[in-house]
This record gives sequence, C-alpha cells and structure tokens, in this order.
Amino acid sequence: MSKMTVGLVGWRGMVGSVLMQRMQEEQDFDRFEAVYFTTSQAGQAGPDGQPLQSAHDIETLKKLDAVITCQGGDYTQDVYPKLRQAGWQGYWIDAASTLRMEDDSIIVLDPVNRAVIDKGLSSGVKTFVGGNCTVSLMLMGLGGLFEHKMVEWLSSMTYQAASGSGAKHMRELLNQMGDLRDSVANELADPASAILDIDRQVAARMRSAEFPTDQFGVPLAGSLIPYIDKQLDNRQSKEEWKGFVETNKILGRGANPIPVDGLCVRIGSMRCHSQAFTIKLREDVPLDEIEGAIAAHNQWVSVVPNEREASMTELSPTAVTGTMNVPVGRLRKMNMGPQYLSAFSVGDQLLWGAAEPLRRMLNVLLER
Ligand SMILES: NC(=O)C1=CN([C@@H]2O[C@H](COP(=O)(O)OP(=O)(O)OC[C@H]3O[C@@H](n4cnc5c(N)ncnc54)[C@H](OP(=O)(O)O)[C@@H]3O)[C@@H](O)[C@H]2O)C=CC1
Ligand SMILES: N[C@@H](CC(=O)OP(=O)(O)O)C(=O)O
Repeated sequence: MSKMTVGLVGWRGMVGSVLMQRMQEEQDFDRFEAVYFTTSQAGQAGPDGQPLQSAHDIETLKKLDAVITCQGGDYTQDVYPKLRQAGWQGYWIDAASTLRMEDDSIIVLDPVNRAVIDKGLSSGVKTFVGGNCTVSLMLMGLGGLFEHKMVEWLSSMTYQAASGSGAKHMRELLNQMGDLRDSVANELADPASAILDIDRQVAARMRSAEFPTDQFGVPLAGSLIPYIDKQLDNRQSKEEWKGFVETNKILGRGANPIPVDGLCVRIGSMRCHSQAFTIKLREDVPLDEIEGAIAAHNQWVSVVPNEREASMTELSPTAVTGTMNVPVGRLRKMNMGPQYLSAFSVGDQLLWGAAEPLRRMLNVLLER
C-alpha cells in the first residue's frame, strides 16, 4: 500500500517544533511522505532538503492526503475553507482553536476519546482539532474519574504557563525576571540590606514604564495575571468558556453536559500548566478507589501521595516540564463533605497540551 502524503504547516513554530521532535522520537516519519510548507519562506530548503511549498497554494495542498497544521488560527481561517471549497476531501489535523466547536470536527485526545474519534472516522469526519491545553491536561489527569462516571461537576482553578501565550511571552517572562533581579543586585549582594527596601524597589520597578511588558501588557514575574484570552459577554474569559464546552465535546456528552467552570490565571512558569480542582462526586467513593481509577486510566498519569515531600518534589512544573507525565496529587475529601474531592495536577502544555494529540491523531489515520 502506498504511504499517505502529509503536508506539515507551522512545523518551525514553537508548537510545531515540539511536534517535529516527538515525531522524530517515535519514528513517525517512516510511516508517511512528508511535504513541508511555509507562509513566509517558500522556495527555501526545508528540513528534508526539498524546497518549502507555499502554505497558501491551494492546488499543491489539494494533492495531499492529510494536512497537519500548527500555524495558528488566522491561517486556518484563511486556507481551510478555500481548500474544502476546492473539493479537497483529505484529513485536516489542526492545533488552532478555530474549528474546534464546528459540528463536523472532532476534538482529539485519543487516550480519553478514542471511541468518539473512531465513530467520527466511520461516519466520514475529516477534520480533527487538538483541544485547549488546559482541557486536554485536565482530561489526561482525571480521565479515570470521567470514565467511571464519578463526576457530578468540576471546578478548575488554573496556574497557566507563559508558553500558552507564545514564544515571545516566554522570553518576556525571563526578561522580567532578570530585570527585577538586576534592579536590586547591589542590595542583594549585601546581607545587611533591609528586605523591605529591596521589596519597595522591586515594586517600583514593576510599576515603572521601563519594565518590559510589551507582550503580556502587565508584569508577570513577581506577579500574576488573573485573566486569559478574550472577555465574553457573560464575564467568563474565553479560556474559562473552553473548559465547559470543550470538555463535554471531547467526552461526547451531547445534550447531557457535565458542569465545568473555574478561573484561569497566568503565572510565571515556563511551559507547564497546573490546575487545582474541586470535584463534586456523584457518590461517596472511597479515596483508594478514586486513586485507582485515576492511575489506571492511561500510561502517562500517576497518583502522587498526598504528602508534603512527595507533593513538593513530584507535583511541580519543575518536575514535569519537557516530559509526557501528568501527575495528579493533593487528593483528599474536603470539609464540604465526603462527595467533595480536591486534586492538583501538572502537565506540559506543549506536549499533551498541544503537539501530542495531533501526532497521535495522525497515527490513528496511518494505522487505518
Ligand atoms: N502556544 C501554545 O501553547 C499553543 C498554540 N496553539 C496553536 O498553535 C499556533 C502556533 O503557536 P506557536 O507555535 O506558539 O506559534 P509560533 O509563533 O512559534 O509559530 C507560528 C509560525 O510563525 C512563523 N515564524 C516566523 N518567524 C519565526 C521564527 N523565527 N521561528 C519560528 N517560526 C517563525 C512560522 O511560520 P512560517 O514558517 O510559515 O513562517 C511558524 O510556523 C497558535 O496560533 C495556536 O493556534 C495551540 C495550542 C497551544
Ligand atoms: N490559551 C492557552 C494556549 C492556547 O493556545 O489555547 P488554545 O489552543 O485554546 O487557543 C493559554 O494561554 O495557555
């Protein structure tokens, strides 16, 4: 059987680079013919030495069996309708949110919703979109609770990394950190200096017009940003809105959605999103059963004992960054009653939060 021809768009961006790295690690490139595209460097040599194709050239795109794009929502909005209108019947796999809530698309997270994906493929669905990073990471961590129908409702309070805003934002976070340190370097070097003087100078620096905030608009280092993405009419942020609609679409809940809500907050971590959950269980399930269900759901999730030392060392962005692991900890019944469960999870938002579900979706197609 001839190999599928797959167009790669957005492969040199931040998400695209993580995708490329994972595809190389898993030898995915042996299984299909890759064609590399660009929106800005057509004709230059691509990673395979061949000239890069224009990502806006519909005639070239039309020859592909599948497109996998990490180029962003503007690109999808521009090219996807033109390609479909031109009669293209291939598979479109996308990191951008643009098509996620369309009726003819599926949000892909196969360890959680492989059955939804398979049903969609059988019925002719051709558009597959990676979920919002916070949602995908929540479901990778707590998939076992949903699988066992334990969840009545869930509230997630997030601690989201700078990478969710993009590469320039990660740089700005580091520049802000360095700027603050530099602003009190002399005082820090002097053990006799007064900490409240240092604190006053740091606060003044953060509030000054010279502090680098071009990307975030406000300081993140030494602070936080309690709002992510656009403001909606109901006063939810768009990131918070995604929590409910995307979770239920991934789970295929249709007319019977599980309430999911919370506040999304940006903090100064690099590429790991963390989330603190309050979960109302449908029944008073014993904690060991809950832990068993979480741990058995997939090979990447693990339960961290709800102990100080283990939580500090195993349940942090520092421990998880750059790995596929999704640890879940701080599991305990809350004072509100035995049906109320707390949990905390951490995950790399560029891996399970962005690139990995796309890579795996391509493999689902390649295995058919
Ligand atoms: N950041 C995230 O956490 C997530 C992002 N996404 C989606 O993925 C999209 C892409 O995000 P992200 O990867 O962060 O975007 P990037 O800004 O890193 O890359 C996007 C594109 O910018 C172009 N580009 C221009 N200059 C450079 C350069 N110096 N180095 C690399 N690329 C360059 C490349 O296109 P070209 O080669 O054509 O010039 C590249 O594909 C987002 O818009 C979003 O829709 C989804 C989930 C999470
Ligand atoms: N909004 C996410 C990143 C992201 O790209 O999300 P989405 O794929 O839903 O647009 C964050 O800021 O952390």
